[in-house]
Amino acid sequence: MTETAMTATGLGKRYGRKWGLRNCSLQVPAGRVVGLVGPNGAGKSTLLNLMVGLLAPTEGELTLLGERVGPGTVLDRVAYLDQEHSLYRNFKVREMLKAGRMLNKRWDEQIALDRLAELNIPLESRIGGLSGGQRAQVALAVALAKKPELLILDEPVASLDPLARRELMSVLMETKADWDCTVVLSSHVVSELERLCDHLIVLDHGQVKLSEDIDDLLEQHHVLIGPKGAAVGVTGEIVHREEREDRVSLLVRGNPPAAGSSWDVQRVDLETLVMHYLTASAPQRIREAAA
Ligand SMILES: Nc1ncnc2c1ncn2[C@@H]1O[C@H](COP(=O)(O)OP(=O)(O)OP(=O)(O)O)[C@@H](O)[C@H]1O
Repeated sequence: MTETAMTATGLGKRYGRKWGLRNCSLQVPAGRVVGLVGPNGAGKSTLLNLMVGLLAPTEGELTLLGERVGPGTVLDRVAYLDQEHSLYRNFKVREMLKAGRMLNKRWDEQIALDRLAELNIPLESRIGGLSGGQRAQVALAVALAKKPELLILDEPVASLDPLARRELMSVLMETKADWDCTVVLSSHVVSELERLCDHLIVLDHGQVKLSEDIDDLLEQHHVLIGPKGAAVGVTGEIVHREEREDRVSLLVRGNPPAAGSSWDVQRVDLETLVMHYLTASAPQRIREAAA
């Protein structure tokens, strides 16, 4: 397996006069489970479509698993599950497997058969007659039978009820536990990704705001709450600042201030961190003596 699953360099996609994604540069190590988040119109689907060759970049470069994206190249090693779960509703489950077998060189039908048996999904069922959750599971089984080194899922749980969401997420977690691949999945809901992902990409207005391992992000960020005007006492960046009466709350990237300072130091959860990055203008380097 290559060490880097994905490298984007100055990647951009323009639709007419509007950029859907711009100046996107990032690197994702292989083996990670990557959460791709951002508000509506942030550029998530654009990035995923560039990754699976459904769109061509207007500028920049994209390399997956060490190869430039293009027909007959790395795409044989990539499986993609879109929001509609890429299934033909008139097909039976058995026919979906046959289509997969005919279209994929690396196809391993037993992987799909085992998963479908575990989930009690009969091969003779028509796709259109299955529940949304079952359809998602069939699509995932088909994707896994391709033995992908990179599995890409565009909002896989968006159309599912809470139970089906939980089931699909747990199948994904099991899969990852015994599967040596990189997974990239997009979502609007950060809390849903926290348990599953170990790397996070945050997009906003077509720009990359963050692309880092989640453990590093959580370790390096702190919320400081203290009196307005107090010296911050850390080197790093103020990502977000909020004032309430005579108190100020800062999201800071850097080491926390020494014990005994006037700041109450709190850990930050992933959802709060992402929200602050999305609402913040560019982070300010801490230069000032006082907050
Ligand atoms: N085919 C298209 N033609 C014109 N503009 C487009 C097209 N596809 C996307 N865009 C624009 O590009 C930007 C990024 O869209 P994209 O669908 O990638 O965002 P997203 O993060 O996936 O959004 P959502 O969460 O709503 O699915 C948006 O401003 C969108 O309007």
